[in-house]
Amino acid sequence: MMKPVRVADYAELARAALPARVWDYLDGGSGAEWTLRDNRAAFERITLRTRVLTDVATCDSRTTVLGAALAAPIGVAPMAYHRLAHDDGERATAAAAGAHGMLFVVSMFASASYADIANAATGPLWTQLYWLRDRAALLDVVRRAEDAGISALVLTVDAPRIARRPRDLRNAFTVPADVRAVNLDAPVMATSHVAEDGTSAIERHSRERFDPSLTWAELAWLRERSALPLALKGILTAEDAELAVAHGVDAIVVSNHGGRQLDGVPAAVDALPEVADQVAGRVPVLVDGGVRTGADVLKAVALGASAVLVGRPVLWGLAHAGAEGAADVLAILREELAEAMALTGRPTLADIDRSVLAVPRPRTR
Ligand SMILES: Cc1cc2nc3c(=O)[nH]c(=O)nc-3n(C[C@H](O)[C@H](O)[C@H](O)COP(=O)(O)O)c2cc1C
Ligand SMILES: CC(C)CC(=O)C(=O)O
Repeated sequence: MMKPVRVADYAELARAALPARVWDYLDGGSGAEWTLRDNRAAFERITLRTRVLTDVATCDSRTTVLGAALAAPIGVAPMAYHRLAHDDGERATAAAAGAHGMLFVVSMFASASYADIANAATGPLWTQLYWLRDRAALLDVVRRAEDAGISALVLTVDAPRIARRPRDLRNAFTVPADVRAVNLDAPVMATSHVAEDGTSAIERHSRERFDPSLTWAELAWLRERSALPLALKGILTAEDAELAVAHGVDAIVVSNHGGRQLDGVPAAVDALPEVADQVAGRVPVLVDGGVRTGADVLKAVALGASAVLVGRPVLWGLAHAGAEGAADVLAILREELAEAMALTGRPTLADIDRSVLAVPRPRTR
């Protein structure tokens, strides 16, 4: 292939670079992958209204989210095991995000230590958490993150268990022995590496270790033990957004886990207005799922997002060319966002409101 010029070009490069079962784990979703497809289709249904002659000589995409100063409202979504994509793993991702003034949300299942990631980083780092049955192990991860200077916690709430993902079931997917979630103790992680026909080790492991009995009231337990800002990731309804704000959460990430949890929930960008309208600016609202172009970022901002997170494309870039590939993916998004701002006549993020959105085309599928 010629030099990649679109984020989507990196998908094919990554597929060619990775073993099929690893590609399937990164690329795949749950069930019939309807939600996975709709994350993209929903962005493609939204058309834009351009304004002209507004002086777009300088377009400014800078913003601040939970104290993190960003060159663009873009971050890397938390994803497990970046070393599945490239040996340099999360250290490469941190360097790439930092090079573009973007946020990196480190997964609880990162395959590099918080300290090593922080050493490679030049930009803001947050970390994602799952609520473990073993509270001591959960707290241990929080302390390691705090010690490394991580500046916010993102608790994922759409995964009381990891959903059935047909590709991983067919492949009996296990995490390779040399790729480890090093911020979690080995005994906590053991079963992620154990093969068993017709099962996914990740799904099995999550059933053993994640606590599905978590409720709103228990968030206080974490708040009492860490002073870091707390975001909830995986909110899709106004009701839960209101509960989140009522429980003092500092930010919300509208997400369907990249179509990897309940198949049949709406596209993330379709759920965004409901959440953003309910929150009404009380806390920042982020969104992830299907962001592949700068225009997608602009659409999300118009619908009320303070920032977007980008998942799979960063791993595509890593798989193809390590830190350089990941950085190029982010560079393309940043350049395309600047272009979309100029060509819609919106030179600042504050200018990007719903007036930039045309009435969505009727569905043709
Ligand atoms: C390979 C992979 C691993 C992921 N691991 C995590 C994780 O550890 N924690 C989490 O909260 N979300 C995880 N996610 C979900 C992402 O944070 C994000 O919601 C999703 O990938 C965004 O959609 P996109 O890939 O279409 O950009 C993972 C997603 C992928 C593709
Ligand atoms: C290790 C897994 C729990 C990571 C995850 O959230 C995912 O694969 O979607």
